[in-house]
Amino acid sequence: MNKMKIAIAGANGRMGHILIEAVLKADDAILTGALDVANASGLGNDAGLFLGEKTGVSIESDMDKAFGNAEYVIDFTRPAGTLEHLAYCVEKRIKMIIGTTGFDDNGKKVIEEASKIIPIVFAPNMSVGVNVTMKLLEIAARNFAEGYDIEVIEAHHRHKVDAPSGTALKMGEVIANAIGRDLAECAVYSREGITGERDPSTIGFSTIRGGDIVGDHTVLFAGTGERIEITHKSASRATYAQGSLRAARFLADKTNGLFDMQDVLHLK
Ligand SMILES: NC(=O)C1=CN([C@@H]2O[C@H](COP(=O)(O)OP(=O)(O)OC[C@H]3O[C@@H](n4cnc5c(N)ncnc54)[C@H](OP(=O)(O)O)[C@@H]3O)[C@@H](O)[C@H]2O)C=CC1
Ligand SMILES: O=C(O)C1=N[C@H](C(=O)O)C[C@H](O)C1
Repeated sequence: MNKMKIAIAGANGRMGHILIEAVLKADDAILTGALDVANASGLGNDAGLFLGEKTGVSIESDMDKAFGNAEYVIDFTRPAGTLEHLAYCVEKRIKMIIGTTGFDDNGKKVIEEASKIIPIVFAPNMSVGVNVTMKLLEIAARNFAEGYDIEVIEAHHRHKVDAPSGTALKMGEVIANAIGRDLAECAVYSREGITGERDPSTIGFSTIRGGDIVGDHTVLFAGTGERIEITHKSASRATYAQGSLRAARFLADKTNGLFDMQDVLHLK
């Protein structure tokens, strides 16, 4: 069997560690490289050191060294870093799985352009549970479009740097599309002071940051006399890593194109 040759960007990160562990455990994948930023601690160390394992792959800050032997780069870093890695992958025709969140519209456009040349899975949440939840939200939103106020509430660990989460924004987008609203026009990201009564056409977002919460998302449909809550809670980052490996397998026979986890999981 030809094993997938995978390099991990953001090797020292929370997702970097869990991805390295998942690649090392997978029967159909081999770790060929690990990248982190130039001033990162642990550069030159074995990528499996945190597991007490010797992999023979060291953590590098040079993309030629880290990505040179890879067919796939899995990237969970920061938008600026991902876009640098993307340019390299386009040049070398390496397939990408992008889990990084917090891109602006321009960053998303760059990814879309790149996908004309290389195949990319780009998704704010790689877990099966969240992606099935998106389908439940579509059904719920169609039935609660009138008479129900829609609020997206998310909670994450104290280290998260972007808000609302990429998943919460995606949930808002899925709901808005299902009921014919434009999220850019109807999203309310903060409330303070004398806000006036709630505009029923809006979709509200609330963000909680604290402790080691892996990732909780709730969509509340608040009606008169009843309310419906659809909640997903992550207890482990392993689900994101397993989803990323499924995404890599999905890309095996693709030469270009932009895909998300709904494509990978055949939920479209
Ligand atoms: N799609 C999904 O399923 C999921 C997405 N995410 C997203 O993945 C991203 C990473 O999350 P997490 O692992 O928790 O974050 P961490 O901060 O733990 O890890 C990020 C890693 O990327 C490195 N990094 C930071 N800036 C750059 C840069 N400019 N260029 C290259 N590398 C950089 C960091 O290096 P250093 O520490 O040295 O700065 C670190 O190794 C976030 O955007 C998060 O929202 C997270 C979980 C699931
Ligand atoms: O930063 C995180 O941790 C997570 N980020 C993703 C997001 O922004 O939606 C996915 C998950 O919720 C964990």
